Amino acid sequence: MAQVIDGKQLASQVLEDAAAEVEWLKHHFESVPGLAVVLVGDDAASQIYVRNKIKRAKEAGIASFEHYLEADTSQATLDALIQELNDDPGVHGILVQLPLPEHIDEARIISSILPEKDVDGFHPANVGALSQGRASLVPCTPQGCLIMLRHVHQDLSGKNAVIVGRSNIVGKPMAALLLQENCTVTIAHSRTRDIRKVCQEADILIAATGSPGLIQSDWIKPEATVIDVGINAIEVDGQRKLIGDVDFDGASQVAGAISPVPGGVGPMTIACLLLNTTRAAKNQLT
Ligand SMILES: Nc1nc(=O)c2c([nH]1)NC[C@@H]1CN(c3ccc(C(=O)N[C@@H](CCC(=O)O)C(=O)O)cc3)C=[N+]21
Repeated sequence: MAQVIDGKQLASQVLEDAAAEVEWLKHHFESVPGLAVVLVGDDAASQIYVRNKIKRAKEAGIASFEHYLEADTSQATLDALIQELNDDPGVHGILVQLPLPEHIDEARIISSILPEKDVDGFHPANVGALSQGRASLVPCTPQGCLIMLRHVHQDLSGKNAVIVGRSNIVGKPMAALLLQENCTVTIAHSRTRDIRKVCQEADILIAATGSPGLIQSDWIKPEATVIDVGINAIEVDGQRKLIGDVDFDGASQVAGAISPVPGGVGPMTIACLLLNTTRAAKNQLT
């Protein structure tokens, strides 16, 4: 049986680090890190995530500013809110929950956030910095995955890492981080030929497809480390249930280590968001 990587436990350690940073900022600079969270529309899952983020922020001593906007909010109104948050010295981090409604230009909103307040790491300036291996605000989910991998492996150098999924928020930044760790990185996706065979070569397999249970035990190299980024809500007997992109029961018979869903990458993502917020606040000290 594979080692199960406990995301909740690791996340609580990261949250402790964030809380210690907050204390340091308060004590030495009388600065309280502030995180603004913007949610447009009333998607139920998004509301759960946003509530979790705010709860954890409070626990870490971070001030949170919540902005809930109607689904039919105009681009101009959202633009104006971002400007206001950019100009607010008490706000060190801005998170605009994605996806945004169809009529909003997502790329324009992301680009309008000050890069130093972009705690998601999605601004082109931060994406460019990560791609060039310069220090920056790194997207929270890949950062959390890397902490999980480092928990299992002292050295990732030379390992074959296969990332399934090529999104801007997980797949691509994950590839950049693993390249920095000297992995041999492959990004597989929906058009990849014989994707199962590609995955079978992976010492490290990152599943970020949004396709529930796609990855089966026979895709996995014996003793590989599997990180499941998928968080898919399905209904079983009228009950909401979360499952990952990996068939956990099968995969854990083959893998050396595996992260579960829930209790894996999700809590790590939130913890890294708060760590990014304290980093952003530190960088904004005048
Ligand atoms: N700008 C932006 N940044 C994000 O980081 C972002 C986003 N938009 N949009 C949506 C996704 C999704 N996401 C999750 C974070 C934590 C859990 C999480 O904590 N999940 C718990 C379970 C929570 C539950 O019961 O639903 C777990 O996996 O154990 C899930 C999902 C962040 N996202």
